[in-house]
Amino acid sequence: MDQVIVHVGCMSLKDSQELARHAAHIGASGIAVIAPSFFKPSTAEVLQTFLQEIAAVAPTLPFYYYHLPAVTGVKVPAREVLQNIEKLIPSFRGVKFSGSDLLDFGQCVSCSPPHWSLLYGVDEQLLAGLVLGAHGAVGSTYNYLGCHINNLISAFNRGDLIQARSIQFQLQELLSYAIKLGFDLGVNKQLMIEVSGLSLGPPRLPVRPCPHPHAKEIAHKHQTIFL
Ligand SMILES: CC(=O)N[C@@H]([C@@H](O)[C@H](O)[C@H](O)CO)[C@@H](O)CC(=O)C(=O)O
Repeated sequence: MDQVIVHVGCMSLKDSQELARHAAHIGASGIAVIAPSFFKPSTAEVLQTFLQEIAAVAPTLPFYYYHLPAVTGVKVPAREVLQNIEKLIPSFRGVKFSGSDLLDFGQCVSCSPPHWSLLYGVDEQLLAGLVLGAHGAVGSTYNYLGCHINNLISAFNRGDLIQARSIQFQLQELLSYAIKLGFDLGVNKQLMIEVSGLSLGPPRLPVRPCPHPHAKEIAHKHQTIFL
């Protein structure tokens, strides 16, 4: 792996700082930080300050804000977090945007300087993210669909929207089938195991392990769609 970005976001600022220092110490390529979800930041300003205090202990590492509103419950639009952020965090280099609000995403792209990376994280709508200017993608299904998604991105880059759309529709078909069976982290991990053939063990609590028949059904669906 050429580049490893270590996620260091925690509920506690001090824990995040400790992990950020450790990431710098072990030579990580960058750090990413999610908003804390127990005591939630209520404004963009306080979230910026939280991120700033973490970035400050590892100032040489490129810093990415990880925007995942459906999981954190933090409602602050990402575009507000980006306002003047480089004055507070000189190492700021981009966002992993895992929200489905394309207005917010578009505004993040349009306010970004060229040296930032806007990475889109809703796998089932990646093509929409690319159209709006995403520079790349980070998503859970890419653990086992990476080569197809690379093909989608290549097709998009050469202007072949028909091919890009066809791959996006394949991913949507797999995910909507999985969602009907109860797609969650446990199912996703099991799918990764089935597709890769690697023994990755069960998920950690409180994530439930996937019911075995569901994993088999989804893996079969994956084969019929992609192989
Ligand atoms: C809410 C959520 O889990 N989003 C995923 C997506 O990859 C998501 O699993 C995928 O789009 C299917 O809905 C990622 O953006 C985030 C993620 O995988 C993670 O941080 O673990």
